[in-house]
Amino acid sequence: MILLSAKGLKLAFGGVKAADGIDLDVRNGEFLAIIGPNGAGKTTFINMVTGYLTPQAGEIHYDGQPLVGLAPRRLVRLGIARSFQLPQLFLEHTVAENVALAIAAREGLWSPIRPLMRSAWRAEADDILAQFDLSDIAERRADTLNEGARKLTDIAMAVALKPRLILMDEPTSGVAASEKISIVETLVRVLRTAGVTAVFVEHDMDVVSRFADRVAVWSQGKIAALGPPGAVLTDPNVLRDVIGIETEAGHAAA
Ligand SMILES: Nc1ncnc2c1ncn2[C@@H]1O[C@H](COP(=O)(O)OP(=O)(O)OP(=O)(O)O)[C@@H](O)[C@H]1O
Repeated sequence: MILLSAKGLKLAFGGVKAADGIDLDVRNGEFLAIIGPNGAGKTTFINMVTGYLTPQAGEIHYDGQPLVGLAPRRLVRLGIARSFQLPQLFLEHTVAENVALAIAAREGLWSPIRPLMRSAWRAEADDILAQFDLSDIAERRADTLNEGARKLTDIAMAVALKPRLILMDEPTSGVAASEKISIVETLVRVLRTAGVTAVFVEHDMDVVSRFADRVAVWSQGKIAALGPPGAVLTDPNVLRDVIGIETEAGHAAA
């Protein structure tokens, strides 16, 4: 079953074609990685799917329903959540409070003038933090966390929205190399257990080859290649143009 379907998406900023005819079907339950050079339009795609940008042409369907023109909050209600390249945490609040605030937002009850911690929210936040192995830092203020814990907390907040689809923009950027794999292992375990479909932008090819079911290669607002990591990441054109590795086959193809 196709959960998300994009067809003919176009969006230009002045003369820059950030999306130049994007067609992509995301299957229910899959982990799809998006790779590609800086400026290829990867974040623009995530912004269009999550309602932060409106395409100038094309259609997006989620679970069969058209979603272009719907506001981000509406899309969250439909089950689409995201995490950001720079985590959007409430820095002066603890990790548990951040997750509880996401739960309150999901319930439509969040209010800046009533920062009341309801016991049901707290219990649910504790449960989510346990899934992410973050119980030990539940009482830490968000501004004291290292980048890996910040990223996981941001994703825990997205999971608190109970999504069917999550879009993650560079979940490992800024995370120490030694921590990357364990962080992705954790988030993949949580998302797979919850049956969440995931689209994630990733620059680390080790992460992509270990955790993605399929890889889409972005290049100048288009999808240049799409398929399982074993095929895409050994394609000489992808190696040369996207990953920047010259191979004999790559030279021959040039
Ligand atoms: N709001 C905007 N206004 C003007 N130009 C934009 C805007 N958003 C993106 N662009 C441009 O569109 C192109 C695609 O940007 P986008 O951020 O989607 O690329 P990306 O593949 O996510 O890159 P990166 O890996 O650096 O995050 C870039 O040339 C960028 O400068």
